[in-house]
Amino acid sequence: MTLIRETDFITSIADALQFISYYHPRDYLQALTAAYYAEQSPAARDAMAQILVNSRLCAEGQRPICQDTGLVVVFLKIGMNVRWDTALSVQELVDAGVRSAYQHPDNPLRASMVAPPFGARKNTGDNTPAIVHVELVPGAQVEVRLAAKGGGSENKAKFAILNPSASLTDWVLQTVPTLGAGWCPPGMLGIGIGGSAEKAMLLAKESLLAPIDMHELRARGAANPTEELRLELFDKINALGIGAQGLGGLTTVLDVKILTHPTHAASLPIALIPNCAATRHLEFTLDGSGPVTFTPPKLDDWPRIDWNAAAGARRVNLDQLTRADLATWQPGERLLLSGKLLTGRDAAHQRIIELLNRSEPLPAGVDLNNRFIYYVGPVDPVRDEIVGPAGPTTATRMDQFTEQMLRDTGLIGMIGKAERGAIAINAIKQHGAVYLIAVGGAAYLVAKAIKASRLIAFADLGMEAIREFTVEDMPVMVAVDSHGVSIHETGPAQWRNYSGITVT
Ligand SMILES: O=C(O)C[C@H](O)C(=O)O
Repeated sequence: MTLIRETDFITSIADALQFISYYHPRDYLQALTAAYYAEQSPAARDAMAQILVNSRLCAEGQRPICQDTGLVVVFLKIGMNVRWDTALSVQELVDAGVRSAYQHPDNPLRASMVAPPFGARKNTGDNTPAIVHVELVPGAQVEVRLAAKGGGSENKAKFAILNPSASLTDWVLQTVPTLGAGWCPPGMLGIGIGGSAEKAMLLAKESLLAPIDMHELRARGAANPTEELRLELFDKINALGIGAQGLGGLTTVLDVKILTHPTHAASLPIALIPNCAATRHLEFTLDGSGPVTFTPPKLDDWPRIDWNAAAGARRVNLDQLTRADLATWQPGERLLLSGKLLTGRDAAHQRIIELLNRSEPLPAGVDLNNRFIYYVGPVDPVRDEIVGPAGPTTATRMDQFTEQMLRDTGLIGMIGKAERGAIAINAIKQHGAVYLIAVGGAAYLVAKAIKASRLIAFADLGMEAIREFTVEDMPVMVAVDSHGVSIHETGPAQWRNYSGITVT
């Protein structure tokens, strides 16, 4: 009988979450580096370079890879010969570890959980509760597999129950383009096939906890139908041309993972969950001998990428912009922004729209006239930082507000990540505005360009409050120009089937 002490379990969970907040797994780094060197699309290559440079900065500085430090998901296998030295439930133990990790004084992580999930949606303040899955197994150990899953990629989860005769490949190839770029490719796709509705979803999520081994699988060849399907999907998904950040390119997925389970004769359930560039997961075992310690990787594991933000980029002074200037910007053009902008994402937009609808004034300082808004919820700063990691959030969620924001506030541009839908693109075109993207997954790199930060409004929203940032040479790209041309449409169309593999 093994005794698992409360503090050993909590400390191990907390340390693991800290560890994965700033160290990318080695397998991810290797796969992304190989994809970077193979990439032909300049826009996608630039995005991958930023993700790799960001990754090294985070490893060196021990600060989060992404401002979205994730929803904590834990899979536990608890040996039936384990006894616990605690009065807490397993959920409470995990949550204590999450609380301790997310409130770490040297590396505080962003609290993203809100409760209840609809209505007030108040931030719980410490990123609890975690999502915990427990399995009782023979043995006297506790196996822990945990992940910090980004909200943007979680939002793109899909599920269907197909006819038993349907083609799984067709469903995946029809579904992946509908995910857009909000899941921050390149990353992994987790696929669960079989079981029941909830089992397929769990399998998809669990499959993402395995290391990337597509290269090894290709080298040794498929040993079973599941591996054959992995290889087929990997090639065909990449042939779709979606590319890094949806900009068009050769690599959309670094691996495709599949787990299966027997299912009912009438059914073929399939679940698909993408994992973003901020791939964060770890597994460890508690055997009663104390907390687990995690060995830091060698910095040599990180490639030295020669990325020059200024090469070929247009410098823009945000404080002296006119709509005529915006009209000269080309889709795909790289810009370095300097000057002042305001921040605001989901909750702040909702409040602004409610005020506008009631014809009430916006809070003092929320003057968007001739300004850009940056869709961001940053991590809190530590030491001499102005702001913690501060990468973009998915702009598509703000599409519904765009027309009114442009019409009623004098806003001239937006910065976020991923594609805009037709409703937002039409509004951008109609108002001669623009939409720019920063790289999702390069949050610490982006934060280095923020030279001052001032809280302006809605402090109760925490990371979702409105701030004024003063930026210097913030790297962005024109994603929708003032004529409504979107790089997320032209890019993937250009790179589709480029590899020689044809997807119809
Ligand atoms: O919450 C965020 O900061 C980003 C979110 O994960 C997203 O990808 O939209």
